[in-house]
Amino acid sequence: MAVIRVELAGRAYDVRVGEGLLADCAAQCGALLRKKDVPIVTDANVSEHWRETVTASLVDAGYTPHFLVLDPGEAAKSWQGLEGVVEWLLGKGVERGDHIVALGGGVIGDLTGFAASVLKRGCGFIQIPTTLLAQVDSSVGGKTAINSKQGKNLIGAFHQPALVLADTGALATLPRREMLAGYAEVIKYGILGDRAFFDWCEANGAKVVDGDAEALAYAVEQSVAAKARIVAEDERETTGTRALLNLGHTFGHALEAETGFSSALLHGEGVAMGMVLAARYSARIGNISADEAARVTGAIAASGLRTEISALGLTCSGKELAAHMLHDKKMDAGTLPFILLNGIGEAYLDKNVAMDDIATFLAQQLD
Ligand SMILES: NC(=O)c1ccc[n+]([C@@H]2O[C@H](COP(=O)([O-])OP(=O)(O)OC[C@H]3O[C@@H](n4cnc5c(N)ncnc54)[C@H](O)[C@@H]3O)[C@@H](O)[C@H]2O)c1
Ligand SMILES: O=C(O)C(=O)C[C@@H](O)[C@H](O)[C@H](O)COP(=O)(O)O
Ligand SMILES: [Zn+2]
Repeated sequence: MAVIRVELAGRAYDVRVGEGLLADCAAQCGALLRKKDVPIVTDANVSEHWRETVTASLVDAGYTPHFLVLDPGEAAKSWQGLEGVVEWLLGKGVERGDHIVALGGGVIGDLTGFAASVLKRGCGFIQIPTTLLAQVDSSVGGKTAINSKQGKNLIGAFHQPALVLADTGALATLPRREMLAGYAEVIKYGILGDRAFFDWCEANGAKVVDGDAEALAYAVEQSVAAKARIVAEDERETTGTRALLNLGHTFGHALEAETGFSSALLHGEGVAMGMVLAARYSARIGNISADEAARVTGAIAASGLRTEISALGLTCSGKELAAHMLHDKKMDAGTLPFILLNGIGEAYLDKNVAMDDIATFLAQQLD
């Protein structure tokens, strides 16, 4: 097992990465579970595959798990979804000093984490991520949120978990499409800040997506270490460092909004296309060569992820797609900073991007 510490003053925590952590979850959580009854929020797919394993570990250790099983999918990240989780937790008598368990992908983690942040003005929670995306990204760093009709993650809080248990063995039951979506956030770390990791991804991406144990462990550990470093430096996205984790997301969230936050386009799929757009836009304004943008596109395509927004069959204009971006949380005094590239592994925050030009660029890409 690898242990990566997220060094945050007063609320530092471990991210443990390894196989078999679900079967050992009671011992791993230890004193964080201070009562016999353990509230666990999950979804139906995760419950089908992993509920028994988690239950056995907890029951053997003398606990009684209580599961709230939600319908899978992004729609759970809504006011209604939040109300359901919060009322259920209140009904279970959860106290501030208790820890709720989020067992699932990024949807369950974001929703449960947000519920924990508002429950009795904030109670504890433990992330047990079961998708590649959640293990490499969403379970770490404390961004929690639900979506609004106006856009992605617009209602939320920074609320750090007390512990993250990333059992790479849990990925054995994850559908290939979800592995691919998670891989987008893996290669993101290379593209934004680590050229050597990008090169490794180019050579080993297929192994990661195929579930090769060694490659997976390396990809998860490197990704978590990168995220932990960035979060420790800029927990609340105030200095510009953490904003780099948003590479591909301004474009990606707009695509998710345009496709109705539906299974038509998964978050990671939107991010993959968004990173291609960020690379091409960086080439358009002369930061990088067309060859470098093509290299980013090629590495993403080689894993099996789609790269072309023209294939999405969207009927909107470039201007309409760009309009979604005006809800982005990075908006500052009417200006939207973009995460662009000065090279592969060299992302930066550009505050001088003209939205008219983005709309023109998107119109070309949609064609
Ligand atoms: N908070 C953050 O920092 C952060 C970072 C990245 C993404 N996100 C958010 O995460 C969400 C996407 O997360 P996701 O990709 O994990 O999606 P998800 O939570 O919807 O999970 C994907 C699918 O996999 C299923 N599943 C989960 N684990 C499984 C397993 N082990 N075996 C079989 N099926 C399993 C789920 O039921 C679901 O159908 C988005 O809402 C995105 O905005 C948040
Ligand atoms: O942790 C971060 O910071 C990220 O930006 C990680 C992203 O992968 C993630 O999708 C995040 O939820 C997007 O942040 P948002 O602030 O644009 O909602
Ligand atoms: Zn993301």
